[in-house]
Amino acid sequence: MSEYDVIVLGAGPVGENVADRVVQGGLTAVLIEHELVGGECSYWACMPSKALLRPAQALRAAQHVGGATQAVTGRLDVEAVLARRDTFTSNWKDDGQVKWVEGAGIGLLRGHGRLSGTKQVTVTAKDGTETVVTARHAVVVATGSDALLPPIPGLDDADPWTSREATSAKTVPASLAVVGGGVVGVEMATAYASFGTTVTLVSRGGLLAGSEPFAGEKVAAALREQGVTVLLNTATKSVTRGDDGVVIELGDGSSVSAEEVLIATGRKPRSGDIGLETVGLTPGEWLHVDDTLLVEGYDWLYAAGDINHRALLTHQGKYQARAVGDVITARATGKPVSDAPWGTHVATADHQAVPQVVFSDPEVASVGLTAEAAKKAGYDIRVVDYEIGNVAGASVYQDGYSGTARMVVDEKRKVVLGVTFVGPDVDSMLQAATIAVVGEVPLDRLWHAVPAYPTINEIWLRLLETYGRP
Ligand SMILES: Cc1cc2nc3c(=O)[nH]c(=O)nc-3n(C[C@H](O)[C@H](O)[C@H](O)COP(=O)(O)OP(=O)(O)OC[C@H]3O[C@@H](n4cnc5c(N)ncnc54)[C@H](O)[C@@H]3O)c2cc1C
Ligand SMILES: NC(=O)c1ccc[n+]([C@@H]2O[C@H](COP(=O)([O-])OP(=O)(O)OC[C@H]3O[C@@H](n4cnc5c(N)ncnc54)[C@H](O)[C@@H]3O)[C@@H](O)[C@H]2O)c1
Repeated sequence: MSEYDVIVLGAGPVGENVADRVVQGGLTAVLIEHELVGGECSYWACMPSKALLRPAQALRAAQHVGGATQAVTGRLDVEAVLARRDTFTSNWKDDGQVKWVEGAGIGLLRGHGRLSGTKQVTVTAKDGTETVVTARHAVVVATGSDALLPPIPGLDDADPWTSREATSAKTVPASLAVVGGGVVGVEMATAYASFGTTVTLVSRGGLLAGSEPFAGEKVAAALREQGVTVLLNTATKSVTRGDDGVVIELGDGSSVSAEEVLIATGRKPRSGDIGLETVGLTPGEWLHVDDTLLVEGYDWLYAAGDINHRALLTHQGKYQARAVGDVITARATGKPVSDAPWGTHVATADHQAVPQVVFSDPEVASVGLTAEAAKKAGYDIRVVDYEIGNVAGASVYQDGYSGTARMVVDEKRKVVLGVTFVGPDVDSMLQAATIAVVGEVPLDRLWHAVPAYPTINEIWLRLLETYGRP
């Protein structure tokens, strides 16, 4: 049996950062990983998906600037795109990340980890060998999430793609049906359409639910322009695989045929087989935590990243990792704990200041509350919209730039509660919005944050002018 100060179950981006943080704080830590060190994000999610999307985005950008348009006459080289993607996943090998773990002074145990009692984890290696590790101070569950396959008749036998197959495909199908109108569905429809695949996107509602409504509407219109058949408010009744691919029966009685079907209908917690029952928790559920990421009812068990279902995003999970790593260190060494909102040891931003970029074309970059969410939360709000294309910087940036910005203002405090930008390359403007939301910067002070001319950031000035000087 071996003992560490902290055991971290799962070496995804979140687990890695927790372990790094506690080791930097002077504690010992071991990471337990049964697949690839680096997790979903590195090999089947963020990195490969963005690598699949970026070349078409670069091509489209050049195609929309007169002068460059004339120079760019070729099509996307799909083989080269896939080859570049493979470099980002290190061909699904984790040697580089293992080297980093070792260099950071973190222990690594390969195998499937299961809680086997208070502050104890049993790791089963591939050859069946069991190792029991105990923690002096804390166990952090950072096991992430898996693709959720809904109970659609025939689906289990139809060999569907999940985000894993979509991000790691070695060849591109001639046709692809995508079920699900969330972030994965939209991004993968965008990527595969750019590869020349005939894509049909089936969504039971609109696209990008939870975002400002104009985001989903603009992305749906753009996908259609890119040749995607977008079927909204459409149920998926059954999926059947035959010799020629899959047939998807839709709610209106029609059907879609495709070589492959990607199911992008959300995530489920990776907690079904991690020994939760040995400590009094229910297997297969998300782990509920307080703002220091401590699992409710425990003083030694923490959960960070996707598994706590607060915000299923790498950057937000890594933010939690910094808070949880530091709070474990503080509690272990008897240092003061700073757990008031926005303190050192809490993940306050998870509640109302989560930034996200959907890498569709146009991009959707958002932070904070949408108008609907703000109203639901009881705020007295004013919504300010502005067409980004009317900003000088945008018109220079791209011919016929089209995009929309929305700022949601808390009328009582005169601060920004949320911002959404939809348009080409709006991701680079998101951090300013995040700072405005997290900093609760009063609008009259924002007037002094002068955007450089002529950049698209001048949208801030237009939003403030439209609101009027408070
Ligand atoms: C297609 C796709 C694209 C995405 N794109 C983005 C993006 O652009 N930006 C963004 O911020 N987020 C993105 N996300 C979300 C992001 O991937 C997740 O939020 C992130 O990976 C969560 O990190 P994590 O460390 O919590 O979990 P994971 O990355 O899932 O890591 C968990 C690790 O734990 C290991 N593990 C699990 N159980 C055990 C066990 N019992 N024993 C040992 N090891 C175990 C797993 O093997 C894995 O390595 C995307 C998701 C998908 C599906
Ligand atoms: N760029 C990014 O930041 C990025 C990219 C990809 C994924 N992610 C993260 O990964 C997570 C998973 O993404 P996702 O797109 O799988 O989930 P999601 O929750 O964003 O979207 C799921 C979609 O599936 C639909 N759906 C659910 N059940 C269904 C059913 N039975 N039949 C038909 N449709 C159904 C929902 O209505 C929704 O449109 C997200 O929470 C997101 O934060 C982030």
